Amino acid sequence: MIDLRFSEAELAQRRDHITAFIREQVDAAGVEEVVLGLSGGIDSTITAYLAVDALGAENVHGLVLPATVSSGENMSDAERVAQDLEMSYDVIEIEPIVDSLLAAYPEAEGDHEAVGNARARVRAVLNYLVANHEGRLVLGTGNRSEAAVGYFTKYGDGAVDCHPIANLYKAQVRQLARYVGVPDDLAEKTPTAELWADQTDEDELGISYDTLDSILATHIDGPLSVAATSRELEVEEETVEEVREMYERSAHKRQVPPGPEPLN
Ligand SMILES: Nc1ncnc2c1ncn2[C@@H]1O[C@H](COP(=O)(O)OP(=O)(O)OC[C@H]2O[C@@H]([n+]3cccc(C(=O)O)c3)[C@H](O)[C@@H]2O)[C@@H](O)[C@H]1O
Ligand SMILES: Nc1ncnc2c1ncn2[C@@H]1O[C@H](COP(=O)(O)OP(=O)(O)OP(=O)(O)O)[C@@H](O)[C@H]1O
Ligand SMILES: [Mg+2]
Repeated sequence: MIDLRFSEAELAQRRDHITAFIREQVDAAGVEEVVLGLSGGIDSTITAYLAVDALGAENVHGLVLPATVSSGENMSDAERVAQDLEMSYDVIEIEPIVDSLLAAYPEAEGDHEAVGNARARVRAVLNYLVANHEGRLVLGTGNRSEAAVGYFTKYGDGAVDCHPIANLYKAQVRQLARYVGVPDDLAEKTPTAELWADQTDEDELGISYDTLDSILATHIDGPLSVAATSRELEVEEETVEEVREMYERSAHKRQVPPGPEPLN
């Protein structure tokens, strides 16, 4: 695998680049404050740390949005992040909202993927309810590894105003997180979307983040062919092809929805 870690100087540069980006986004929108979902996972945790660095704790609001499938540990970690950063937050249980969707459309009951994605979309609705009401931007938490393979819910956790950590591979998220002061136990947590019980990213994706990050950096975002990537990383060509397929299949999630060409 390739070593994607930053040097000390690069860590400081990355932090400054992202905090400047957050300030620019807020300024350009003519607002002062942001809101983001806090899951207790590393992506939302680092984004909260960087947002507080950029804007001050008084301008960052967290939403902790437990579902029945959320672990108590993750939800208490999410609250710990907000408390450690001295930012305001609300805890809102989302399952009654999800239940009302299923009461309206019971056909989806038991379809854990459809219902899981609905959980992510209910969270997006709540983020925007707060953003509209309080004049805030919604901060996204998507990183490069997830975005490249479409590992997010379209118009769920993907429905945000900007993604400050969009350029970081997962390993780099962990490294920068420690650098900006995220406690080790949070930086080292097993990534999970928690859209259904016992879900983990690596199980569902069928690949470890270390391998995924290396293939993305070498082949999808880098210059090497499938065969050269396979040799360079000592992974099967089939694995590189699978990542390429996930990347291509999810292109629609990274684009503005298209319409027909205009006719004169
Ligand atoms: N070619 C195409 N062109 C245009 N649109 C296309 C399309 N193919 C599907 N679609 C549309 O996209 C929909 C499928 O996309 P989507 O609804 O996102 O659903 P889908 O990609 O099937 O599922 C979301 C995936 O992201 C994972 N996830 C979600 C949320 C958070 C996290 C996390 O890491 O925390 C991970 C989740 O576990 C699952 O694996 C289809 O129902 C269809 O409406
Ligand atoms: N229970 C939750 N409460 C509030 N927001 C949530 C919750 N679950 C998910 N989210 C939002 O959806 C985003 C996407 O989830 P994702 O799992 O990719 O990130 P994460 O939990 O921060 O980190 P990791 O990928 O390591 O688990 C989160 O960063 C967070 O903003
Ligand atoms: Mg998570």
